[in-house]
Formats: sequence, structure tokens, C-alpha cells
Amino acid sequence: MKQWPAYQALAEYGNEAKQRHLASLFTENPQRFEQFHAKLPGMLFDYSKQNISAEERNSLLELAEQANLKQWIDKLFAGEKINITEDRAAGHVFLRDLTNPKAEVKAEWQKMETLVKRIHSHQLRGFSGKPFTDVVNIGVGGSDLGPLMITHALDDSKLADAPDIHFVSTLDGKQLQSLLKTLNAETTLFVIASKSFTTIDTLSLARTAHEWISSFSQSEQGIKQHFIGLSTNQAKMDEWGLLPDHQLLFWDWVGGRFSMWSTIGLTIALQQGMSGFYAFLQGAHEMDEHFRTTPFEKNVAVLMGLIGIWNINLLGLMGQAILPYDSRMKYLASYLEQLEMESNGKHVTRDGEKVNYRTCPILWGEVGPNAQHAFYQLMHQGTERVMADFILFAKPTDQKPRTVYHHNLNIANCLAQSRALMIGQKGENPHKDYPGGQVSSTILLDTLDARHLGMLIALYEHKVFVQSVIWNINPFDQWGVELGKKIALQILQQIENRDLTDLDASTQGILTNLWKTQNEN
Ligand SMILES: O=P(O)(O)OC[C@H]1O[C@H](O)[C@H](O)[C@@H](O)[C@@H]1O
Repeated sequence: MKQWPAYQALAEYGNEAKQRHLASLFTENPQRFEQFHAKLPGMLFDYSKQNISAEERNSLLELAEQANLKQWIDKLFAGEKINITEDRAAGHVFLRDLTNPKAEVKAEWQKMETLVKRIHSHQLRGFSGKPFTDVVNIGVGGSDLGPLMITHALDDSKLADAPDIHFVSTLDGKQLQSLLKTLNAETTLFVIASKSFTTIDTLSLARTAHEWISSFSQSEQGIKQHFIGLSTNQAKMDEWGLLPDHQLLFWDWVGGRFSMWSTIGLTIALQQGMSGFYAFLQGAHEMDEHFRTTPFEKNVAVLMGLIGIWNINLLGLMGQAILPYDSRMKYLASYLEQLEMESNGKHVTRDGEKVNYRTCPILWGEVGPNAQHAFYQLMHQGTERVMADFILFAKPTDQKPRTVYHHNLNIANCLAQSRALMIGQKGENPHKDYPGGQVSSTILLDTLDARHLGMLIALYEHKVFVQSVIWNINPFDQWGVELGKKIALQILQQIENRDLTDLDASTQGILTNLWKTQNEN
């Protein structure tokens, strides 16, 4: 990044920008909103509350040119193998192009449609002949967070004949245990979602679910009706015993954290119907087209990525808050934590050189109105300078007076917080001083539905990609998660054998005390 000529200018600008107060940009320029927002149908992106001037933005746009961002976007959409460490393309964008689907994708959509119809029309039934009322998605990471977020957000518009959807992910087994207490085995269908079909978290829970169903039925064929698999690994699904028409495939060119656009989105289709799932893909495709074809100065994803670069690398901000003002977006922050930090949490370039600049910031977030009463204190008066994304939906869910009242109250709070963080206020004593100057962007979507969610998520995916290009890192691998998994398997074996050999003193000490406590009971 630092080798590009535009970076030198930006470094100087950054030092100047650190000296000014964000609020002064508004007093100096009444046209600021006009000049610092971008729009596309269904979405407005306001970045006027970022500490950036027109010249600084120009230099960022030059940086993007010099880093060959346009060529990288073309490579992404041409399906080139840009995930170099795994020798794969990153093809999530192809899943959303419904007018021009790949043959293998089309075939899988058809299979998914058939399965969804069989479940909705009660053709598919459990071991005792009853239709399914509940579906439990067993998966973790990319095989959990996307569908969890979307089905939670869209629950109000669930189809009348759709089953209730539940999610379990944690290998401690507690989530599954307490969920099973509320379910009827005769009417419960499990979806085993795993790109690799080797993840121990998912396979251990699937085995427990299988034991649970088996404790109510002796019929092997009947039990098989209760399980569906979603994976790239057909052999492993066969080995597990999944029926061929209960297997939906996807492909290694779909990254785990980009997989809810594939058959991993089955629970979305079960809740919203295939048309709802397609609307979700369509929204993402609209964002893909915007990203692919819009000049950089009006391109929301490019601008969002570059503003992040400005904040992180030139202004030194390392915290990114995600603040949706809608409780239906409860899981957005968890989803984006994986998307951004697993993609860009890297310390070497594509060529394996150690970077000499910061990469992905630490993301955290919460539904805005709740976060106001929790961690906003730090943003208003702490010592950390952070950046925030406020996400807001324009239309209320209906026109009932109380609904409209709550909706306006919510909008007022969102705007009040971004304004207070920006302007600050001098207090009667230092304890009541608000320094202000905390930067934010606001994403205003017309309404919360499948299409707009598709647009929003694709926007974040492309923002992550833009930043990866500027940082010259590969956003599509995740080697960092492997070491812990490997050590966990070794330690599990050592726990089973009560063996402390070659473990560090801390691990030995914890295990010794833990065993002692277990023996006492
Ligand atoms: O879908 P699976 O193969 O079961 O993988 C589930 C998750 O686990 C891995 O450890 C990765 O960190 C994630 O990127 C992935 O989404």
C-alpha cells in the first residue's frame, strides 16, 4: 500500500486531518451532505460525518486506481482464481446472477426447490408419518451466522406453511440440549450444514441429534427422513448416511463466510419460500452490478472501503462499531465480525511478505438502542477514537400510530447519537465534557426485506474486498483458524488419557485443578 504515490500525499493529509475537529467541516461547508453521500436504488450512504475533505477523498480514489482496484474487480467477476493460497476462485457473485446461472448452480436450485416444496406441502414426513413443524440448522461459522442473521431479520414475513427454524452451533452441546427439550422428535427435521463436512463442532452435534431421534424410533429408513445435508463434500454426506435426495451440494469456489447465497441458505428458503430466497439473491446482484459498473467516486462499496483505509491507516482508528437501529438485525454484528475479521485479519501480503501497515480493525456491535445504554459511554467520553456504521430503515412496518411513534423514536435516537458523537459539547466540568469528533457513516435502506438485506450484505462483502486489494492481502482464506483446531484434538486425547506430557505449565495447571474438582463431585 505504501509504495503507491498517492499514499505519500495521504500520509501528509492524515497528519493535518488529525488536528481538526470533525464538526468544523460542517460549519465551513453547508454543502457537505450533498458532496459526501452516494445513492443507489433502495439505499443511501452518508459519509459526511467522516473526517475527510474533498482533496483527501481524491487522493484515496487515486490510491484505488494505483492499486489496480478496477482490474481486481474484473478478476473477481471473471471468476479468476484470486484465492491464491487455496488455488480457487471466489465465486459467490455467480450465485446471485439469476439471469445467467451456471449449469451446476441451476441444477442445485432445482433440487432445493423440490425439497422446500416437499417440506411445505407435508410430503416429507418423519418416522411416525407426521409432517415437520420444526427445522434445526446444525452448523457453525459461515454455515450458521448468515442464515441465522437473515431468518431472524425476516421472521415477521415467514410463510404461513413454513416450519419454525432454529439454529445450534456450539460444541459444548448446551444449546442443542435445551432446544431438544422444547421439540417433538416426530416432527423435527435437522439440517446438517458444513462446507467441509469434517467440522467436529457440527458433526458432534449431528451425532447427538441422531441419537436423540433414534431413541424414539427403531426404523432406520424413518430416522433418515429427519436429516438433510448441505455441503461440498458428497462422499462425507454419503458416509454419514444421508439419503441422496436429502443432500444439497455447493462448490469449493464458494467461501464458507460467503456461503449463505448457496444451498447453505436452505433455511432462508424454507422460511421465505424460494421466491423470498431469490429476492435476497437479487438484492445482492443489484449491489454486485453497482460495484462492478459504477465509477469509483459514486461507488458505495468502493467509497466505504476507502473511508475505512483512511480511518485505519491514516487516522489510526482501530475499532469499528456496527450499530443497526432495528432489533431484527440482532445478529448483523456477529455476522460481520466473521466476514471482516476472518477475511482481512491477515498480517502478510499476497506474496507472503509481512505488512508494514495495519489491516482489519476490531469489529464489534449491537442493536443501536441497546448499545446506547451499554458501550456508547466509551464512544462519547473514552480515550479510544473509533468509527461507527449506523444502519437505519426508512419505512415503518405498518401505519398504526404506536408503530409509527416507535419508528420515529428510533430514527431520532440514531440521528441524535451520530450527531452527538460528531459535534460533542463543552460541559460545566470535565466529567460532563463530550469531546465529539467520533466519525461515522449512516446507511439508510428503504425497508427491511429480503432484497434490501441482500444489498446490504453484498455491500459489506465488497467493502472487505476493496480493502484487501489496497492492503494487498488475500481475503478468501482463513489459515489462522487451523492451529487451534489441531491443538484441541491433541488436548482432547490427552484429557481422555489423563496425560499432561509436553503441555505448557498453564495448561497443565488448569487441567490438574479441573480434574481435582471433577473428582470431588
Ligand atoms: O462449513 P464448515 O466446513 O463446517 O466450516 C465452518 C467454519 O469453520 C471454519 O473453522 C472456518 O473458520 C469458517 O470459515 C467456517 O465457516
